[in-house]
Amino acid sequence: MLDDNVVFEIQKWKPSQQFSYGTAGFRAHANLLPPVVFRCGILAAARALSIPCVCVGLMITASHNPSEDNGVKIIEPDGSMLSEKWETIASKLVNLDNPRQILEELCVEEDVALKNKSVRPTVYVGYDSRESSEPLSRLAQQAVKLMGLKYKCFGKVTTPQLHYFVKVANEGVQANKENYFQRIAMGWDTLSQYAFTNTLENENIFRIVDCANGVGSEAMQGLIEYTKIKNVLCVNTGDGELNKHCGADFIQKNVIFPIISDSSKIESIPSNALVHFCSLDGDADRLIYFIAEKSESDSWCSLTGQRVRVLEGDRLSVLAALVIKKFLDVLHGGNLSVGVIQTAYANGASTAFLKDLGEPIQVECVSTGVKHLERAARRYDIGIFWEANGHGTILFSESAKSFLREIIESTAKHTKKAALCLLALSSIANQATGDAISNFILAEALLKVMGWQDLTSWESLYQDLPNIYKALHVQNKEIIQTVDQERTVIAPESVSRVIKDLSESQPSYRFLIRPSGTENVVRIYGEGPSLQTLIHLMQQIENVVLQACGTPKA
Ligand SMILES: CC(=O)N[C@H]1[C@@H](OP(=O)(O)O)O[C@H](CO)[C@@H](O)[C@@H]1O
Repeated sequence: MLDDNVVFEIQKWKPSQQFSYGTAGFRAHANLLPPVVFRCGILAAARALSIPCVCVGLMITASHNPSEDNGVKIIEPDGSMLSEKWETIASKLVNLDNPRQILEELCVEEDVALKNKSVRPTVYVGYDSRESSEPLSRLAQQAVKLMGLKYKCFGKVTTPQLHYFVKVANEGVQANKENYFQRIAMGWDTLSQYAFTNTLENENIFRIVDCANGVGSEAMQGLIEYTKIKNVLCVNTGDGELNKHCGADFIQKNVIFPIISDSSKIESIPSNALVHFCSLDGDADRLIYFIAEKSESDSWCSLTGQRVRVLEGDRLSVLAALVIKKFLDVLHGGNLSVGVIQTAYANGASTAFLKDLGEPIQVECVSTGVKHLERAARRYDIGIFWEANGHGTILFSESAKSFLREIIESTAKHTKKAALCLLALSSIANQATGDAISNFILAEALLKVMGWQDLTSWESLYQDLPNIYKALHVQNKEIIQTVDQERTVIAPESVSRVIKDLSESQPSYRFLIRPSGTENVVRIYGEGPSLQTLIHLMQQIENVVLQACGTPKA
């Protein structure tokens, strides 16, 4: 039976508008969120009670959104994102005037014993660096308590750290930052012992990490301390505004050099240094590398706003696939299946490159949204997934890890080394979700395994096809309907006809038109051999989309 007091309390927290739980959880201006977060606290507790588990997670963040926004996401006991079934429940629970009915249904259907369950799971809570985050997290904690459960607050953490904590706690391992960093450092040490082509740290490489003025800057300090990686300079560590003209999403979408609020930290880098530039996003789940060139007399900050060459998430997939194939070739494959999962935003040149790698690499395209990539990746022994925006990881199945351990225990020296190195990759790569902090070490390690000191070796593996991406603000994005992993528009007729005609008359170009799942925009993307032609074709697409969906009222 539901406690009347619980229902009464929940009813008091009613959002002023409708919300929908998507890949990014609930996200909006922070002022709108207190009721949403309170009800999410109830939801997290209900989820924890509905399955045998040690804990579930609740993270307060709006990732790469502006600092005045915020959001809330629930993490499943295995460290993955909330299941689709519970996404629907989340939307209902948050929006209903009277949530009694849905809570009663949960009690029955999901066997939520609410206050009567004997084993009490815990809700792990974390939050990012936004001003509104800590107060919002307190509301969530209050709601968890109301449901009769305990919470454990980790304070400021990155989203992937909280995913990791939830996963390992449910596996019986102590969840804390020390353990998180130790695992990464262990993998880095193994690779440096067995796989780095140049074991001496090249003093001439400088790694500059733009932390987007977010929670990732603290995590980067931990990473540097535990791995002892040299020459890492963190900028945008909190002096400037969160995600404003900096960070992974800004770089990937605008392809320009960020504002660096504390550029004095990097001005003394020797002019002949090889620089690896990369950006985290606000909650450190995305990582984007980029190449910026300057003359000797220029200062780094003079590059702000200048075009850079971005190495999108696809490049991380390619680098990972190359190295994994190299190690697996030593083991003669071992019948392990290796999948690389992309979305339709992956540059066609990366897809072609990956397909050319051949056995055992298989390439798959799924719908946008990291949950789709993650689920597909889990179907392989080794699943490599990255979105173009820099969110991704490498997942190793339990059977792949057991296979590697057997080799380590029983075989000759060179195969043993290859197996140790693959296991090291599984120790670095976050096995719960895409993680910019561990991916930074992963990328640096993979580059060292390939023997590449300069990012241009990585860049020159293939040339990206010219492409154009735009987010169109419209009145009604929902009238755009797609099939085939969003690659074909089926409605409205006018848009689908224009795309069909263009694709027929220009077969070497492809277009992706879809309503965003997280913002009120229609995203249009096109790629093909000539930028000039593409500009012209994309203009036609933009016109027909705006006509069909309506331009927003001023
Ligand atoms: C083009 C793009 O970057 N889309 C992003 C964005 O989704 P949209 O549905 O496109 O708004 O946010 C998702 C959640 O963070 C992320 O998974 C996805 O890749």
